[in-house]
Amino acid sequence: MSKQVTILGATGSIGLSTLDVISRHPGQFELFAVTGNTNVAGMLEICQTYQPKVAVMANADAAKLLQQQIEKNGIATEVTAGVDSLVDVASHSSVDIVMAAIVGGAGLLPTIAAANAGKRICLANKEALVMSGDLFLDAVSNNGATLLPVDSEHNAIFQSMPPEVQQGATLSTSGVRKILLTGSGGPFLTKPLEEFGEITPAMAVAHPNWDMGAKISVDSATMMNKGLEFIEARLLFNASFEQMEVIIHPQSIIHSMVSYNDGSVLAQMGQPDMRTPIAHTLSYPARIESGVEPLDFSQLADFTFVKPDFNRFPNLALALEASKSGQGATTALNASNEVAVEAFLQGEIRFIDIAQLNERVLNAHVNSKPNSLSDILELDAQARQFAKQVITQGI
Ligand SMILES: NC(=O)C1=CN([C@@H]2O[C@H](COP(=O)(O)OP(=O)(O)OC[C@H]3O[C@@H](n4cnc5c(N)ncnc54)[C@H](OP(=O)(O)O)[C@@H]3O)[C@@H](O)[C@H]2O)C=CC1
Ligand SMILES: CC(=O)[C@@H](O)[C@H](O)COP(=O)(O)O
Ligand SMILES: [Mn+2]
Repeated sequence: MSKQVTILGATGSIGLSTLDVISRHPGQFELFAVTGNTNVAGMLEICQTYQPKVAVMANADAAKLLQQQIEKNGIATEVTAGVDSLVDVASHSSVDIVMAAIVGGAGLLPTIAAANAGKRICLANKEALVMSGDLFLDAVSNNGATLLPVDSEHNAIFQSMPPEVQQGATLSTSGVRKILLTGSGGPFLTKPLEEFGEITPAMAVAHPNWDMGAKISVDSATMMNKGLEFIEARLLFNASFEQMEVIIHPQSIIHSMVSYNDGSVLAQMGQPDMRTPIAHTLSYPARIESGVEPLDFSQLADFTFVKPDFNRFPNLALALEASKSGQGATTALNASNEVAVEAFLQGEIRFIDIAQLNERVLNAHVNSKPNSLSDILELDAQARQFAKQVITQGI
């Protein structure tokens, strides 16, 4: 019987790659719902091509426009709007799999709803996990949901872990010494530091290896992406700070590794194409065709590794500090970073201001101790407000 899939964030980079994979397996997956925010043209094209049962726009005005186009084109898809609708399609009784691919904290409520409803969650939206941590993981385990990491590094780590860790065993009793979290270093790995003040949004979103949305591309350029991923990996694999190491691998061929007590290091490799981890999580434990060609090792020119430079990438240092401090720090840092990246993309602050702003917000909230979803949402809102205030007053 085919699995019913909801794609949260279908109009984005991960959403479109998911549609590509699903369309290769018509008998295996059926599209229940797709969601977007403001991109009406993108959503109309998805509805025309894939005929989902429901299309949700987070933005009500966009939903009205989509409804008009859906009627005009005689498409059978039902159009709804708002956060409650996002939650509905993530937790609907017909749905088996939820691809969580909304960018940022906006994805938290529908993803938690999917966990509470016991769904298989293919998690791309790292911000949701970073901002809610154990609360999210408890929702998964208390409701029989399955959480599979789509983020390429975490998917690679998952694939390189012994099976008992995937069932909840600890790293140390399973012979794991360390998780080696790889990162490309982004577009500014070797750029002279004195030129960082001149970095434009167009330069920052031009990732050397991956084709991604604007927010995660900027995060890769500041290496906040690796910081968020450090926090994400600690949560997903119950890893201590000391069991984690970040290593720069500019070619993005290895997607991360697990180092074992006996000296073995297991790595997952592949083309930098998200259809591989997406296909893995959709069909796990079975392997399905994803459209991605295997690596041709005879064509790989370079295969290099270097330690990260925290002076060049202060956001990475901040994220590691937040990871040590706890949930209040990671929630606040994530909120600040979302505001900072948006402000940078809008030309309101400079690239180098992102880390400065994040440091101010982190320091102001580092001792917060959120204990519930409402605490998390309140802290997230406070940190965003504070970050916006700092921008207005001058960083
Ligand atoms: N792209 C990649 O290769 C990878 C991405 N990820 C993670 O996956 C997530 C998605 O990334 P990516 O696909 O690149 O991002 P995109 O910017 O390409 O897509 C984001 C999606 O979220 C929707 N969205 C944005 N804001 C809201 C909102 N307020 N409410 C509801 N929906 C909203 C967008 O809708 P609309 O189009 O209408 O704006 C779009 O569908 C991120 O968390 C990212 O960190 C993780 C690993 C790799
Ligand atoms: C594809 C993916 O998972 C991204 O998170 C990617 O890792 C970004 O590249 P960086 O390693 O440069 O952050
Ligand atoms: Mn990643």
